[in-house]
Amino acid sequence: MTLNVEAAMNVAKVLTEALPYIQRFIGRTMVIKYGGNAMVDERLKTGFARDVVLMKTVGMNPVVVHGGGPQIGDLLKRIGKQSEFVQGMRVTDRETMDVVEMVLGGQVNKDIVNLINRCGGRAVGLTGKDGDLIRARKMTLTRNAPELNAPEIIDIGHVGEVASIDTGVVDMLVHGDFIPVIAPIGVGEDGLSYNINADLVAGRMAEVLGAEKLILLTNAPGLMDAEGKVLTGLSTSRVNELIADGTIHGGMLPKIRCALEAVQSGVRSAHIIDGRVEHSVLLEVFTDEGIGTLIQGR
Ligand SMILES: Nc1ncnc2c1ncn2[C@@H]1O[C@H](COP(=O)(O)OP(=O)(O)O)[C@@H](O)[C@H]1O
Ligand SMILES: CC(=O)N[C@@H](CCC(=O)OP(=O)(O)O)C(=O)O
Repeated sequence: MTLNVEAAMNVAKVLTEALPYIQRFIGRTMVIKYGGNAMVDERLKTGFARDVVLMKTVGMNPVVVHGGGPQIGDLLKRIGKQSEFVQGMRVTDRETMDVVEMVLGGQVNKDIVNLINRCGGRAVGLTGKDGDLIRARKMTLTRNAPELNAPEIIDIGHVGEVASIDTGVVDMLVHGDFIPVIAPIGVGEDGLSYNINADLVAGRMAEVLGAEKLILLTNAPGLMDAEGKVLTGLSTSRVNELIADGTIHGGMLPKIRCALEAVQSGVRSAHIIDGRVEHSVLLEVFTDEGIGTLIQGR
């Protein structure tokens, strides 16, 4: 009996703690990037979907941008194709682009849409081609080549960066009470498909939608220092130091860069949180402590 009262008091505490956040964030847009590494198992995925539906139910406007890097890697492996990454970007030839489009636009996108709908939400899946949502331009990378006396340009194929976003279709869905679920595929001026890192799409989406928060779910507790301590409240100069000394590398690079860019362009805050923790989105949005790494605009 005592235990039940205690449990009930805990529930009441959590609910009252959530109240000011519900009030503050009503009508605000929350862009949530769901990384492929955070889509670990069915329980976690359902927890994520429930969090998104809860946000919508209490009046926020969640917009999901998803990745699916490991899932693309799995299918490439099955067809006997090796994945290669340069500066965190997947080298994407024509055949790889076909796989990216099948996995992101097909399998992963529809899986998330279905999960959200099974939890009582109304989700609609899009790629950047729908409603001309994401216009891409080819990304060119460079690397230092002292022997050439100039930076060497590296061609990584059908990899894009965001040229522009037309939010028309997203606005229409949000106002119709749907939850948009966006796969990071853009279309170039040449009419071709481009594979875009999902963090880059999420960051720009948050900017153009004037989002309150950009929440990036990944498979680490946040941005960590060399000792594994989660860092938070970082300045741009501290982030640049951590990039220069190699503490931030690989997949964390685009994440942190787009988080910084987003807050410098008006998004109130960006959060890098652990998608392997059940209900991590709710813990971030509805509790005083929040979780993970917080990056705020000045
Ligand atoms: N300083 C850092 N702190 C945390 N993770 C880091 C850091 N530097 C590099 N990483 C790597 O970045 C990974 C997250 O990026 P990525 O694998 O692209 O995930 P996602 O699929 O969620 O986008 C982490 O699993 C970790 O291996
Ligand atoms: C150019 C590039 O690298 N695109 C990514 C797109 C998917 C993605 O970003 O997925 P995660 O968020 O799960 O890493 C890729 O092909 O893996």
